[in-house]
Amino acid sequence: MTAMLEVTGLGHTYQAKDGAHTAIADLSFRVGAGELVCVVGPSGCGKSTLLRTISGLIRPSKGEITLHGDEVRGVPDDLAVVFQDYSRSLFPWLTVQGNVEFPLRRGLSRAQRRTRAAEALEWVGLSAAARKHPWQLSGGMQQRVAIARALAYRPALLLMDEPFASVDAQTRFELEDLLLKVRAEHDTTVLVVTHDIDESVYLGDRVLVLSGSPASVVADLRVDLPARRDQVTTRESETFVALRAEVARLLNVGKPAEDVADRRRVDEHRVDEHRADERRADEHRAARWAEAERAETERAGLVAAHERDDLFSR
Ligand SMILES: Nc1ncnc2c1ncn2[C@@H]1O[C@H](COP(=O)(O)OP(=O)(O)OP(=O)(O)O)[C@@H](O)[C@H]1O
Repeated sequence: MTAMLEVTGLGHTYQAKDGAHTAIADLSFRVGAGELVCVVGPSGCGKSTLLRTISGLIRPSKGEITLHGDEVRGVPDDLAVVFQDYSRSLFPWLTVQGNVEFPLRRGLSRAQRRTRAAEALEWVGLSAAARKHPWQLSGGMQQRVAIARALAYRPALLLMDEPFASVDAQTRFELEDLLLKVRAEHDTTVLVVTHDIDESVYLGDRVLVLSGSPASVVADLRVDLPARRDQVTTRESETFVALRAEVARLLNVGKPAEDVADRRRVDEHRVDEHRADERRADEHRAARWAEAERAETERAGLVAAHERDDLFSR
């Protein structure tokens, strides 16, 4: 299978006020085109840092990341990210349709944007909600909108950071099945970070188990379950039960809780880091928006100029 994503010898050290902190030691793995790979690891081990480096939001201290052969330097155009916090990633002043169309403003005509958004909303079962605003929808529906928005963009790689962590258990199951359906129908390459061991086995073709901080790959497990999965029978199957036990064993689940002061330090960094990420993602979005606006104004100006010339030459 051709590698869509290749991470080689990746390491990242943050320079903080209280000294340097190595979040990722040495990570290497590949994700083939059309694969769905889940990443699990202890809290604070560097999963978000990994996603940030892949999405080009931060430059790793060492190693290399390539997306279909090209080194990632800055946010790649053919990559979409779905974050956990749907309520903050959708624009409340835009309709569902407007939110899904938003990242398509660059390079696509209005009609193409409409078609793509309508298609993506149909994939996630939200055609009827196209004219509503995000705040008129349930949490699960809002996360479907976030997924539709990512899919409408037709990314080569879809990154998902704890995408179903903020919804109730039943909605989580529905969204997991939705992801499997969409992925099977559209052959999308997906990398999902999750804290949920069962979810990693249920969704993945492979589960990448990371060590505690600084992260390295402890195991790269192939999930030998049929492609068609079912929330009841799959989870009861021997293979599923054995795999989830293996992942739990590798994660050393049940070990004594880490030192409280250490935990607090991790949490403080995380709050700062998430704020910075959101700001950067916003800036990136705003820059694209401004560029699209500029292009559209220019285009409108050109059309007007042509029309004027036409008029004068008649
Ligand atoms: N800006 C920063 N400066 C210093 N250290 C940081 C910074 N951001 C993150 N860290 C540290 O790097 C390590 C990895 O953080 P990261 O958020 O990537 O972990 P994570 O696995 O995603 O955590 P969780 O599973 O709890 O979401 C943690 O020890 C964290 O405290």
